Amino acid sequence: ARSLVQEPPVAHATTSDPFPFYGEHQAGIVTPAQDRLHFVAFDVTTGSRAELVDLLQEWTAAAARLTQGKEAGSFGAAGGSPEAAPDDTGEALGLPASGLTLTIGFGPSLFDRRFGLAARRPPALADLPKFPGERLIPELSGGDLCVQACAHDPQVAVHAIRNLARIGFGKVSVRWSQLGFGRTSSTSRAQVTPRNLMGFKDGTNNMKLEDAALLRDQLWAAAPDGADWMAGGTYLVTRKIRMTIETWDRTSLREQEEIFGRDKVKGAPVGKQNEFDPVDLAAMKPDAHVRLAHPSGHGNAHLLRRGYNYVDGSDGLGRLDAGLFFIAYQRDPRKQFVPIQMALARTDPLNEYIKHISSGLFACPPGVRDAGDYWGRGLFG
Ligand SMILES: C=CC1=C(C)c2cc3[nH]c(cc4nc(cc5[nH]c(cc1n2)c(C)c5CCC(=O)O)C(CCC(=O)O)=C4C)c(C)c3C=C
Ligand SMILES: [Fe+2]
Repeated sequence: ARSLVQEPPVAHATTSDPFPFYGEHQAGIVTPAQDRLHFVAFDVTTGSRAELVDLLQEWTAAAARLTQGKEAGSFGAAGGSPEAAPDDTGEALGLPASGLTLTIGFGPSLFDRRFGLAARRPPALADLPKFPGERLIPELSGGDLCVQACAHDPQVAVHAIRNLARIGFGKVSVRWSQLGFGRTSSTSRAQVTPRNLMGFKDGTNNMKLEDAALLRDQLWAAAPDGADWMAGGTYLVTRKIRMTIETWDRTSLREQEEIFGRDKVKGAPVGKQNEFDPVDLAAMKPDAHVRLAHPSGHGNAHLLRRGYNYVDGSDGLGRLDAGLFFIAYQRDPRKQFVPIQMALARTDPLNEYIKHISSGLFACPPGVRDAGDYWGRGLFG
């Protein structure tokens, strides 16, 4: 049996290896971004705090198994009583762990009056402001809880979310969920930078797992931040950003490159030769995306971006319903996502081609230490 003790994450050479579930931090954050996503937001439907805690314990046990390539429950798809519903749905039988990670987050609405958690709401989990131009769809936004499932195989990611939803029957209901194919970020220097649906390399100047000092400073929450139960955790912002791809596809290459401030093929910054050459902001247009988002304009604020391309078919008008499911982890969205997005929302010429249609904000607690621990113990315990 493989050890469940957390080792430093490394970029995996094979697609079948499991990532450790137990550790100081949750997996699925600095873990080298896998290629597939199923992200789900739940509303809690039980009013009982005890039932919610039971569910978090059951979910944790299932997640520890699923991420190691096992079935969700100990009987499995066919090992229990034929008179009972199986404790695994079966569609991942025979598939390896496929690098599955499951990462939980708690939304601001969980800290309302229902569960007695109002006083424990972290200051950094402050509601996001309205941003100019956004068109958020309420039913596709928010949520009391979220789970991000990432894997190399979409069947494995979907299987995990489906089984967590099955286990949660009667206590939670799915509010919205999103499939993503194709990562749009690297979270390790060992990974090749992927491309987003606009055809550009995305994730070049991302925070990476090798940046230990930066991660301590900008990713992981600490007790003095105002919520001791969040020490070792982090805050997640999701934005579903639809692209008007057909309009983009009729835009000249020069304009496309000026909008981002990088070259399309190599990803090199304006005026430079290679992808990882340092950016010369002064050489870019004042409103280039990279220039507007750069840490130097926001008190050295970084994000750990971990988004995915999505295509939800087409929209009935002949247009692809496609874009970027943006995911960013950070120590404090008030100092990181919010000022960066405010600058982008105000002046980024990319706005002609994109629309933010969904938003999520979640506090992701620290990692589960061992089999006696569970997701959110510090909050409820
Ligand atoms: C609020 C944060 C950001 C949103 C929303 C966002 C949307 C968005 N970005 C791209 C494509 C690229 N972004 C790139 C860089 C980049 N973007 C952000 C932040 C947001 N982007 C940051 C902080 C950075 C890094 C800036 C820097 O320090 O250089 C790039 C360049 C390559 C890279 O470094 O990743 C691309 C390409 C799209 C298509 C998009 C919305 C659909
Ligand atoms: Fe960006």
